[in-house]
Amino acid sequence: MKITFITGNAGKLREVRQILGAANIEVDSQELDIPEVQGSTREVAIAKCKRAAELLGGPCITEDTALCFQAFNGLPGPYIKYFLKELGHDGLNKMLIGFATTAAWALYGRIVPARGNGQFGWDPVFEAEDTGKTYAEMASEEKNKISHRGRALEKLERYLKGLNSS
Ligand SMILES: O=c1nc[nH]c2c1ncn2[C@H]1C[C@H](O)[C@@H](COP(=O)(O)OP(=O)(O)OP(=O)(O)O)O1
Ligand SMILES: [Mg+2]
Repeated sequence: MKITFITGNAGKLREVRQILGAANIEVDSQELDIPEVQGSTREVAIAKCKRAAELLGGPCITEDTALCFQAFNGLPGPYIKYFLKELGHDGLNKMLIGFATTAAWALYGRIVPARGNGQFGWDPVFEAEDTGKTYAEMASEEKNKISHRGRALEKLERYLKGLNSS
């Protein structure tokens, strides 16, 4: 089975290939510039995928990653890319300092001072719940097993295999 992943992000592509490759799904990729609308994480993700399929003229997958701070009622969410770009790891940390108590534990992890060698986005500042490690301190297999991307692609995999067998 082969699918097309529309993304301009090399880190995402690498992980998606690793995860789906293990399930025998080959990932083709194309870099298309998709304008990202404003809205909830869900709205942004749906609009992005629709537009990508229109531009491509066929089925594809896209991924929109949100990083939500509990202290900010879910923001920056889908706008994390621009926050990270303008503020960097230190800036994200400083932004949260005034909210230290409420920001301490979110659902899947917490924001900590940067640790680890990873070069991918906010991996160094995201400490995954119950592991004591940031994503950047983990081997990719370890991250993929518990990450947002790993969990989402497991669902996609099940969906695609279901389509194929009926
Ligand atoms: O596992 C991850 N670990 C660390 N950082 C991550 C991860 N996944 C996405 N990220 C970063 C990339 C971008 O700064 C933002 C999401 O923005 P997002 O629009 O989804 O990604 P993008 O524009 O880089 O690629 P795309 O062409 O697929 O839209 O969070
Ligand atoms: Mg993007």
